[in-house]
Amino acid sequence: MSEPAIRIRGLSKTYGQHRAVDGLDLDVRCGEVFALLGPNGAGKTTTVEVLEGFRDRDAGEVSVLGTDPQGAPLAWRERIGIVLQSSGGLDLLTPREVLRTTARCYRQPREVDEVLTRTGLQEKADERISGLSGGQRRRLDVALGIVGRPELLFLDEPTTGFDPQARRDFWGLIRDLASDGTTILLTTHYLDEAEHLADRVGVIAAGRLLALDTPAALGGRQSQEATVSWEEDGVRRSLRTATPTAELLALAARFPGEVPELTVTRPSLEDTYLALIAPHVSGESAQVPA
Ligand SMILES: Nc1ncnc2c1ncn2[C@@H]1O[C@H](COP(=O)(O)OP(=O)(O)OP(=O)(O)O)[C@@H](O)[C@H]1O
Repeated sequence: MSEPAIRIRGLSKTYGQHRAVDGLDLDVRCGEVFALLGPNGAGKTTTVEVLEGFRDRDAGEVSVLGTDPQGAPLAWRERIGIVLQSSGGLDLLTPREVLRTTARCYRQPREVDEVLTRTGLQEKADERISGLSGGQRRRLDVALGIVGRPELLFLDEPTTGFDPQARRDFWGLIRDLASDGTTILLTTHYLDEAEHLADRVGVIAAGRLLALDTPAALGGRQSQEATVSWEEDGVRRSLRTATPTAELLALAARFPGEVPELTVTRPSLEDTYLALIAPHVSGESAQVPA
């Protein structure tokens, strides 16, 4: 198997007495879309900032595209793209101007017009950034992250503030980038986003990895009981079962035609995620022992 794009072993980071990341081990494979999930304060941004080389770690080994990000050379920085939680400034310039200027910093940038089109900013390309809506500014953040043609793209809560259509468009862009071979590490609080985009998800809380799997299999979702629901005599009925097909056959035999309001559901990614983090949401990150 090839070297992972990101390799983390025993990563720890403490702010004062506050342990934000607590012995994290994680690999992100080359070419995969990986979603890092976790409640507020779980340590996602701290982890991503260490990987981006913006934050020094206290302990552990980290390799990003084969290089330790702590003190990595400029040539390494050119191979990664970063979309932070929020960026600002540059209000008097236009998206085209900032993209052109940023593109000049890279050896093999994408065409600025291609990036404007892919991020849905063509119509705003020559307007001042101060006149863009919140969602359009976020698209510009994404555009700036991909203009350098990165091998590895970090996206920190990329679709916050997007309307539903813009989110769908963005998901299409991420899938395109992934099929071009870009490795993508994304943090998000939207479970549907992780389900749509991620090959694998990692759930962290209090700086520790709680679960790691495909969205479909996380927390044993595939093998959990299904809920079969229907309406009978004007009353909503439901039962949980490990054999939903047998229940459907029994219902089909009881009703002459369609079974009224029939649904079969399994725990959603959100149900599974909430169950995983439940023991961790009331407490904050671990305190460093005295
Ligand atoms: N610069 C800092 N100084 C002190 N404490 C910090 C600093 N940055 C983060 N923390 C603390 O470290 C913990 C982890 O923060 P982090 O931003 O990594 O979490 P997160 O998972 O990204 O949260 P969110 O989902 O809210 O963005 C939090 O308790 C936070 O308050």
